Amino acid sequence: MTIRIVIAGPRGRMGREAVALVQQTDHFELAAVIDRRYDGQNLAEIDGFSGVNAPIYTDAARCFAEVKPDVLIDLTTPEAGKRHTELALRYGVRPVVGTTGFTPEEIERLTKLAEEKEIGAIIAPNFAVGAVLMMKFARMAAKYFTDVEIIELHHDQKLDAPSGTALKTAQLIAEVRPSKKQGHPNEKETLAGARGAEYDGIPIHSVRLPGFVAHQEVIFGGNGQTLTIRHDSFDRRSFMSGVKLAVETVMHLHTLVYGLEHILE
Ligand SMILES: NC(=O)C1=CN([C@@H]2O[C@H](COP(=O)(O)OP(=O)(O)OC[C@H]3O[C@@H](n4cnc5c(N)ncnc54)[C@H](O)[C@@H]3O)[C@@H](O)[C@H]2O)C=CC1
Ligand SMILES: O=C(O)C1=N[C@H](C(=O)O)C[C@H](O)C1
Repeated sequence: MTIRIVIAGPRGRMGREAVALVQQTDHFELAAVIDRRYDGQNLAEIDGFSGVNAPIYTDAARCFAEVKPDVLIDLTTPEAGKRHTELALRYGVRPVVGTTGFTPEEIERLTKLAEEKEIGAIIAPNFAVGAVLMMKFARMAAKYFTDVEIIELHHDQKLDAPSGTALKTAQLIAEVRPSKKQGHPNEKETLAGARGAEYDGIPIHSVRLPGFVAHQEVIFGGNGQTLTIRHDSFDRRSFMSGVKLAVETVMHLHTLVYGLEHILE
């Protein structure tokens, strides 16, 4: 069966890779794209997309109503991603969302909407298999090491901090370790922010520099030892096998799944 897909954000760093993935996959069809510009034109007319036939919409609701795709792949911005995901669910289109910057409350609200509509949805802060394993290993290690800090390193064009991956890693660790305040009880920041942000007592440090793509270290500390779990994405193609799996899987779901770890065998 051919899966008819709409991509939101096709001209972005991730969107371009997703367009290539859909073009290369026999059972995927690019039904349309949602962009901020070029309404009514065809993607084939845009620089760098020669031969890629897909109508461009700037209005997501009109796109879903007219094109009636099976799946939306959203790779945009936190604000647009939330709007597109909600609209997709309302129009019966299954969202596969790579866009990050959703709060736990927003994910909960979208989960309820998906259940109400009895439609599948996947929100995955990281589609790279190695990153999913890093998160799983971190959750395993947290049973044995209760002191942990997360350092995530990304390119300097990233809009959200901390990264969706860092937040998800902290949530997975918080599921298995008792909440605790780390460091010295009397520690004091002499420069605000020196100890990073905190999720359930877990410090998260965000580095933004040109040269990076997407990287994360989870550092555990214990008596006389540390354990570092690190993942590096050097190329955005690292995310595409996860996007493909998510598109195929979302067709069989009736609820929202948050995190690729729930669908990886
Ligand atoms: N889940 C994962 O594995 C990954 C997720 N990401 C996330 O994906 C998102 C996109 O990342 P990048 O491609 O690096 O960003 P980017 O800035 O290169 O691309 C975003 C694209 O979205 C478009 N856009 C913005 N508002 C729009 C709207 N209202 N309608 C349609 N298009 C709109 C922009 O024009 C731009 O082309 C970010 O939230 C990022 O954190 C990035 C890499 C991996
Ligand atoms: O913006 C990015 O680039 C990435 N965003 C995701 C995140 O916030 O975790 C995934 C990956 O780290 C790349």
